Amino acid sequence: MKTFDELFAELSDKARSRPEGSGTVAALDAGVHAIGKKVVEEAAEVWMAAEYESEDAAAEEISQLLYHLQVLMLARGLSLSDVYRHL
Ligand SMILES: N=c1c2ncn([C@@H]3O[C@H](COP(=O)(O)OP(=O)(O)OP(=O)(O)O)[C@@H](O)[C@H]3O)c2ncn1[C@@H]1O[C@H](COP(=O)(O)O)[C@@H](O)[C@H]1O
Repeated sequence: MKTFDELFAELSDKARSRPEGSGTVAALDAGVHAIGKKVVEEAAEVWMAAEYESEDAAAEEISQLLYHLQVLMLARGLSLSDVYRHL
């Protein structure tokens, strides 16, 4: 189990070190347009799961949306504090 901040630190490190086989590196290479489409797809899956599926299924979809949002942040060079200052 990891927190939002811990995942962001892990993904930031992967973006820097570019390890072989990383889905995050592949997503970053695909670019903002492709990542944005994934965010929209995952958001729709969150909506459907929240409305029609179990709590655990909804939680899993939410975790995937959070992951893809973090990848989008990295692709745009945004830090956690860039986002947190708006909360
Ligand atoms: N938390 C996640 C995570 N959540 C979601 N995903 C990605 O989102 C996809 C889930 O999408 P769907 O369920 O919609 O499945 P799908 O549409 O078939 O997905 P794809 O066809 O796009 O692969 C997964 O296949 C992963 O590619 C994640 N990929 C990675 N992480 C974590 O990120 C870290 C770095 O991962 P790597 O960069 O792959 O090493 C690790 O700690 C991972 O656990």
